[in-house]
Amino acid sequence: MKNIQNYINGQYEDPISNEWLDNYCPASGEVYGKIPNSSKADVENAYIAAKSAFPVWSQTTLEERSRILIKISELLETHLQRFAEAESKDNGKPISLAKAVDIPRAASNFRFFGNAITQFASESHESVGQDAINYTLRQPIGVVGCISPWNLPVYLFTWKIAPAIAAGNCVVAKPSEITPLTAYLLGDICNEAGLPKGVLNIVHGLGTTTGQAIIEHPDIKAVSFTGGTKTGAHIAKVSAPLFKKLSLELGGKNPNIIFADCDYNDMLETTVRSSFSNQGQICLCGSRIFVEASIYDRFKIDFIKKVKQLKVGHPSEPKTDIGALVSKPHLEKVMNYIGIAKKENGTILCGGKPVIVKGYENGYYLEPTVIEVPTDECRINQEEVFGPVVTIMPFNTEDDVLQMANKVKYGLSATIWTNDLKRTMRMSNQIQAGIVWVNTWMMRDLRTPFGGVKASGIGREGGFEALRFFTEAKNVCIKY
Ligand SMILES: NC(=O)c1ccc[n+]([C@@H]2O[C@H](COP(=O)([O-])OP(=O)(O)OC[C@H]3O[C@@H](n4cnc5c(N)ncnc54)[C@H](O)[C@@H]3O)[C@@H](O)[C@H]2O)c1
Ligand SMILES: O=C/C=C/C=C(\O)C(=O)O
Repeated sequence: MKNIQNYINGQYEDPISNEWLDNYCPASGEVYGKIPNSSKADVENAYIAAKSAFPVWSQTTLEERSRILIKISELLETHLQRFAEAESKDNGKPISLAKAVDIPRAASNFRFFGNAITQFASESHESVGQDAINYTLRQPIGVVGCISPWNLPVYLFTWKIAPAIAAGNCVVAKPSEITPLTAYLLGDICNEAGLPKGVLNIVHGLGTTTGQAIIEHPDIKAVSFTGGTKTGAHIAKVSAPLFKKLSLELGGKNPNIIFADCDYNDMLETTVRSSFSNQGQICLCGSRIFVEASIYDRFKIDFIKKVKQLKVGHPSEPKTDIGALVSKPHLEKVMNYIGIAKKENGTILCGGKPVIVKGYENGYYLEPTVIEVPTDECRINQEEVFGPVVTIMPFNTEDDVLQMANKVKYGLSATIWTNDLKRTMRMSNQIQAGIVWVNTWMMRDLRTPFGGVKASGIGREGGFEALRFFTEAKNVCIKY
C-alpha cells in the first residue's frame, strides 16, 4: 500500500493531523493506498511556503520560468508510461486513453504556457493632445489556489497550475481526493526540473476540509476551480466577501445537433467518441443527441450498432474502449439516472446495466447506454449525468432544435453537424455555449478561450485569457 503525501516547500510530508482517506482503484474496487485529509494547518503551511517563494519567483525572468516549465513538460513525456498507468489506476480510464490524451495534454499545458509567457504583452494608451501616456502592467497576483476534479485529473490540474506559475504566482493546489496519484507524482518532476521550492504546493484531502481551507484563506487572492456547478456556487458564495478573483469551470449538458446534410460517416464515428470517451465523464461530452427527422431512423440503427461494438473491460486491456466509472457512488448515481429515465418513459435502446468483468467483479463497470426520450424536458435530458449515457430524439426544424438546445440551465459546449454555411453561422451565433464545434468535437487549440455560460461557469481559461486571469492589471499614467 502506498501512502500519498502532501508536497509543500519542495518536500513530501504527512498531514499534521495524521488523518487519512482510502484511495480506491475503480477497476477492481479495492483500496490500494491512503491519502492525507489535510487540515487548515496544512493549507496554512502550504500558503506560507508559497508566500515565501513569491518575491523571488515573481521577479524570475520570463526566459527562466519558460525554461523550467518546458523542462517539466519534457519530464512528463519521459515518464509517460508511469503517469498513464497511475492515472488509469486511480480513475478507471483505459491506459491507452491516458497515454494518448491525458498525459500528453498535461505535458502540452506546461509547454504551451512556458512559451505563451514569453509572448504575453500588455497595452499602452497614448492620451493624444494631453501630453500623457498610459501603460498597463500585468503583475502576478501573489498566492493563488487551484482546485480540480477527478475526470481528467492531471490534464485539468496542470491546465491551471501551468499558467498560474508562468505568470509569476505561487500556488496552493488541490487535486480531487478521488484521483490524487498523478498530482502526487508531479512534485518529483517539478523538483527534477528545478522549480524553486514553494512555487507549487500540493495539498490533498476532501473538498469540505482541504478545499474549504483554500477558498476561505483570506490571503489566497484568486481561485481557479473546475468541478460541479453546486460546488462552484458554494465557492462563489464563500469567496465573494473576501474579494477573490474567481474562474469557475462547471458542469455541462451539451447538445450534439445532427443535420441530414452532414458528412454522415464522420459524424457517426465522432458521435460515438463524443458520447462515450472517458466513460462519458468529460464535461464536454455531447450527452443530448438531436437528429434531423429525415435521417433519425437510419442514425438510430447505425449508432446503436456501433455502440454495441464498444468493449467494456479492464483499463489495462489494450482492446478496452470503456473502462470503469470513477467510484461506486458515481456508478450508483448514473444507475439512478437510468432508473429515472425509464420512469419518464425513456426507451433504453442499448446498455443500461452494470458489467461484470472477469477477475474484477467488484469494479465499477457500466454498459454504454443510449436512451430514446419522448421529450427534451425530462430530467435525463436536463440534468448532468456525467457517465456513459446519452439521449437521442428527432427534430423537425432548425428553430425547434435551437430552442431545445438552449432550454437547459447549462451552457458549456455544443456540436453541430452540417455542411450548410449559413446555417452554421446562424446556429453558432445563437447557441448558448462557450464553445461551439462544427463538424468535429474536442478539437482543442490551447490559445482559444475555454469556458461556459449560464450554470457552466464564469471566466475563461486558455491562452492569454488564463494569463490575464492570473495577473492584476495596473495602469500607470505619465504626464510629460
Ligand atoms: N467546465 C469544465 O471545464 C469541467 C471540467 C471537468 C469537470 N467539470 C465538472 O466537474 C464535475 C465532476 O467533478 P467532481 O465530482 O470532482 O466535482 P466536485 O465539485 O465534487 O469537486 C471538484 C473539486 O472541488 C473540491 N471541492 C469540493 N467541495 C469543495 C469546497 N467546499 N471547497 C473547495 N473545494 C471543494 C473537490 O475536492 C474537488 O477537488 C462535473 O460536474 C463536471 O461537469 C467541469
Ligand atoms: O471535462 C472537462 C474537460 C475540460 C477540458 C479542458 O479544460 C480543455 O480541454 O482545456
